[in-house]
Amino acid sequence: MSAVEGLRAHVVVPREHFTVDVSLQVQAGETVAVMGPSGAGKSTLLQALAGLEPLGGGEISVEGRVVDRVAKPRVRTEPMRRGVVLLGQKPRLFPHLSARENVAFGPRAAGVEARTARAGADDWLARVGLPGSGGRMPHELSGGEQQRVAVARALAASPRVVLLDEPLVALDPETTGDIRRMLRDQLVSTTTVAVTHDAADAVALADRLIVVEAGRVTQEGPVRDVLAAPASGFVASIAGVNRLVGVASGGAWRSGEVLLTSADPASRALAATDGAALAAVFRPGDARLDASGAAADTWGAVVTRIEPTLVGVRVHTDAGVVDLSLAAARGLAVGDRIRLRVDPALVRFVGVG
Ligand SMILES: Nc1ncnc2c1ncn2[C@@H]1O[C@H](COP(=O)(O)OP(=O)(O)OP(=O)(O)O)[C@@H](O)[C@H]1O
Repeated sequence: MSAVEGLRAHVVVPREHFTVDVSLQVQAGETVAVMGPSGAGKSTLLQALAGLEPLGGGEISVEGRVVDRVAKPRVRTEPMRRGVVLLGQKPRLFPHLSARENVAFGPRAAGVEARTARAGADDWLARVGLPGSGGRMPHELSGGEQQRVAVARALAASPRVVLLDEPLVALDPETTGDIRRMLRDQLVSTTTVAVTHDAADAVALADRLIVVEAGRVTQEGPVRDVLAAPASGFVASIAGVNRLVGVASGGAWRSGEVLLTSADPASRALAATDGAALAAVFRPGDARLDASGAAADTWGAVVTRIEPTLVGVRVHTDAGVVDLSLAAARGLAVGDRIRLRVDPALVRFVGVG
């Protein structure tokens, strides 16, 4: 059975410092997470998909129907008629409409009869944890309640595609947990593109991850695969792993005098082309202080920062981050020159674009 296409887009939008130029395909019912540094163009991408930002180039199709195209014949379906809803950081309710009228707005615009739309809105408000609140005005609701209404409004419109631009970021942790669970339940079979800053969110919510940096896709794939093989410093930072860049040398990783090996056959194969740029990836918890004096799999580093963790300390150096027990880190200070070791069984090599 071939996968049904939910959303296909090539979005080109010029910005001050770069042009956002991103292609993505999302299968019907699939959730794709989008992550990237601040200002990378994630919000611009979602705004364009929702029809709130004109395309400078490219094309957007929803379930096979073109809703936006710059080339002739030009297509520009208005936002309300795309079958796409955007749920952003702010609820942006219509201030002069009650919660019920806000939620009923989409169905009404789609031609649903007023009484049916209002009854449907009350059902949705109950589903988002606000039963009996239909008559309340936005200014009578807390921020969390307003965001629940925004979720109800988005989903009541029976969207073909849901775009999430960190809708939970401004909420208190308790409300966040509630709405996250609710969204997850509601969106299980809905085509979804979710911008998030949280790799745990991406793992929990999404099938695939697309990384956008400076307006371009720099890496994409199944979420765990991307996080396990970070192609950039940004991805390494969200995955919480070390990514040291060196070159391939005799099946190992080299940077100056430092030689790291890997027990992983795929990594060794990747390191077979001498001189190719290569990153060594390992978790901070997998490196140790070394006193053996061995040359291979050890390296010298200068401590730049020490921070407490729940179980010990995290030591930042000019050549990687290492998690140590309090006992192992006793007496360590910023500026100290230390030697680190990592077990080849715990090191993966990753190609560098
Ligand atoms: N309306 C606009 N006109 C011109 N440039 C803009 C506009 N909005 C944003 N930008 C710029 O476009 C770039 C991408 O911004 P965008 O908000 O899409 O990034 P982002 O990845 O969503 O960032 P964040 O995670 O901080 O929200 C930034 O350099 C930003 O300054």
